[in-house]
Amino acid sequence: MLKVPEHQVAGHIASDGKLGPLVDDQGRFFKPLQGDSRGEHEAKFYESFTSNKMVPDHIHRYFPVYHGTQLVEASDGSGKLLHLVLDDVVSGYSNPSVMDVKIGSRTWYPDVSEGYFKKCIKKDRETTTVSLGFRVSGFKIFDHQESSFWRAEKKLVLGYNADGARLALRKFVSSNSPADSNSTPPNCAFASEVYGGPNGILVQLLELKEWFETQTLYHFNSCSILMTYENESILMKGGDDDVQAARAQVKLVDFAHVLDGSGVIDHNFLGGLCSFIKFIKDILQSVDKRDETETSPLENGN
Ligand SMILES: O=P(O)(O)O[C@@H]1[C@@H](OP(=O)(O)O)[C@H](OP(=O)(O)O)[C@H](O)[C@H](OP(=O)(O)O)[C@H]1OP(=O)(O)O
Ligand SMILES: Nc1ncnc2c1ncn2[C@@H]1O[C@H](COP(=O)(O)OP(=O)(O)O)[C@@H](O)[C@H]1O
Repeated sequence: MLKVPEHQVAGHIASDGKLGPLVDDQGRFFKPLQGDSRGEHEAKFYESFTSNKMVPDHIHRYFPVYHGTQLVEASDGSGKLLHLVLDDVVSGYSNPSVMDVKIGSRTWYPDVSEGYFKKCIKKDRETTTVSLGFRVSGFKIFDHQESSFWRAEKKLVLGYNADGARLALRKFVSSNSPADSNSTPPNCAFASEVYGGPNGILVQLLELKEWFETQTLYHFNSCSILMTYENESILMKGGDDDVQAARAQVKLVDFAHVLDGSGVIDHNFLGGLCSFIKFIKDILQSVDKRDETETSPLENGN
């Protein structure tokens, strides 16, 4: 039985009879092929990428596993429709906190229609895409105090400036109630476990960056980084040694606009990724500094 994904944070959502992705209970994510060429384009990308031996294995694991396409009942009630069948990258988590960040300082690319170009450039200018080289597209946090999910409002998210994006990235890894962040600043309690550590988000982003510094196979226009972690397991185990408790995960999603790299570096994605990494590093540094100041001389052994 297919159902609407509980943890989707951006993109087309299958609600109110609209077309959107579905999930099964076996850990599969079904993304409908959109009516124009986008769907087919994304399927072609997955076919090419999955069998591309020039892409190293350690990079393949940043992409959802592709299981081909399948005809299933569409969420909008229009009947059977071809869907991409992918691994549901959040299915292994009980209460995942998830954020979608669209990378690049532009989402349009050469040879798109005038209409599409205008639509993209408007959104790119109104969001932090142009100014920062990335924009937060959506996120949800598991609020362990309330035992429920808190979801950022799409309109507010798309209105973030640089400070808004920074605040969202801090909030994403905080243990104080997300709904209160206007009065209480995010405490970044999970930053070291989620963003930092040997298996954290930063290490994964740096590994991706290393590949993007040389890869000329694909240009990842309008593609997103999907970050996931589990805050409950950090809280249950506690302590700084539990670097793996967070199960921090980086995946790339949305390949409807990927182009052949034609031997040229994907500087749009690479530049955006570097900018995003700087934001994550800054948060980690600010947390380290705070921890140093908060450690009393007695605890320091002085
Ligand atoms: O439908 P909208 O206006 O929400 O725009 C979608 C975007 O949502 P946004 O408002 O930027 O969060 C959406 O962005 P996210 O996936 O939410 O980051 C996509 O860009 C989508 O286009 P495509 O399916 O990738 O070709 C966009 O869909 P299209 O409008 O291009 O169909
Ligand atoms: N393989 C996947 N597993 C789990 N969730 C996914 C997967 N792919 C996408 N999603 C969720 O769906 C959202 C939209 O995906 P995306 O591919 O960008 O769709 P669209 O083309 O509608 O923008 C993402 O932000 C994420 O929450």
